[in-house]
Order: sequence, then structure tokens, then C-alpha cells
Amino acid sequence: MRISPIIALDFDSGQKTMEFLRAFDGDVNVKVGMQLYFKEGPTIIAKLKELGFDIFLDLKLHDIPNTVKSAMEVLARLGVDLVNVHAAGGRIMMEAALEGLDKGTPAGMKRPSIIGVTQLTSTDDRQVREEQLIGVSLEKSVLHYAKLTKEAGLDGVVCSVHEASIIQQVCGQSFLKVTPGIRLPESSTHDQKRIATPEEARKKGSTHIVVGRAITGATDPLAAYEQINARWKGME
Ligand SMILES: O=C(O)c1cc(=O)[nH]c(=O)n1[C@@H]1O[C@H](COP(=O)(O)O)[C@@H](O)[C@H]1O
Repeated sequence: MRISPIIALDFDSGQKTMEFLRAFDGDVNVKVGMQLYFKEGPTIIAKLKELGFDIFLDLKLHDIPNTVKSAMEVLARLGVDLVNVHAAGGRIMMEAALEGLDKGTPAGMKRPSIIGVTQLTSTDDRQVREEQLIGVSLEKSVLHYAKLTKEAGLDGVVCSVHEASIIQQVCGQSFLKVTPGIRLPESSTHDQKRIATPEEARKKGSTHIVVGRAITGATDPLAAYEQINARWKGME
């Protein structure tokens, strides 16, 4: 995937998505999540591919190993660039996901990269402690899932910017650190808990940033994208 920000296309229809993307050329990364994929299915992926976008298909699979393996085999045929699973599904599930992707990738095509979601960026310390009954800090839990994801052979993780540098130290520079929860200082946090600016993401070792509402909700989405891209790449 290009290193440019990944725009989260959290829209309720293909039509709205295409209208939004009219201002952008195919030289950007996009993320298709549950809402858009459940509405439009593989058709939306085919359209975005035709327009030249790099695609992160974010369905966050989490099920028994055999089910995840079979689902990944199907997703691999869509020709997307990046997919994900919940690391909480465990090492065997993640290995099965990788196996499914390898099996489903058409001959001569590149296997999609695959990353494990550690702790969602909408999760905070209290939730880890009181709802998940995890007896270590959120940061330790994220790092543990990152190591498990690496041991399972995956290409990286989804984490917040705040854990990116420790994951880089432990799992290496080339291990993907895809970080949502990106906000400009003046923007609303919405439902996110572990937020950070694009500059912090660059300094702390994120390899990719995912940005939704700060771009899709802006009055001028292209200008918002360009500003975030410049801050992320240190080009201001
Ligand atoms: O896997 C993801 O993309 C993801 C993981 C995570 O921990 N937090 C998170 O926000 N996301 C996704 O990243 C996007 C963030 O959107 P905004 O909060 O609008 O920037 C949404 O599409 C989320 O589904």
C-alpha cells in the first residue's frame, strides 16, 4: 500500500462513495469497512480497483479458525491490498487466516497483506480492566497482541499511535503499524479514545494512518486530505 493516508469510506451507499471520490484521483488509499461492504458487496471493490485505488478491506474477522480460513480464501480473490482479523481470535485463527489468503490468491497475483487488530482505538484502560477483565495495562495488552500477531506470521497490526513506537522496537520497522484515531487538534474525538495527530503518528512510528470523519465530514474533503497528508509526511 502507498504510504499516503488511508481514507475510511464509511458511507451507506456506493453512490455516495463515488460522489465523494470524484474529487480524488486513483492515487490514494481507501478503506472499505463493514457498512459499505455489507451494502454493496464485491461490486464496490471491483469499481474501486478499476479506478486505481489501493484498498484496505476492513472486515475484522473473528471466528473459529476454519471459518476465518474459508472466508479469507474468498476475500483473497477480490484482489484487495490489505485485510484484517481480530488478534483476540488467537494465534491458530490468525495462522488459518493466512493459510486461507495464500490458498485463495490467484496464481501470479500478490497475496493481500494481513494485519491483526490489537485493541480498538475506541477502547481505553477502564474497558480493558473492567469489561475485558485483563489484568495488565492497555499498552501491555496491545504489545502482547502485536507479538502474537507477528508469531502467527501476519504482516502487522492495527493499533493506536500511542503504542506504535514500542511495537516498532519489539516487532521491527517493517512490521505494519496501521493507526486509526487520527484527529487534527481542533477536531471532535467522536467515539475514539486513543487519538493522535498526523504529526504524532509520523514521529511515533506509524507506517500508515487511517482517517475517516476528519476528511469525509469536512466541508472541503480534498483540502482536508491534503492538509492531513502534508502533516503526516512532514511537508508543511
Ligand atoms: O481496523 C480499523 O480500521 C479500525 C481499528 C480501530 O482500532 N479503530 C478504528 O477506528 N478503525 C477504523 O478506522 C476508521 C476511523 O474512522 P474515524 O474515527 O472517522 O477517523 C473507522 O472506519 C474504523 O472502523
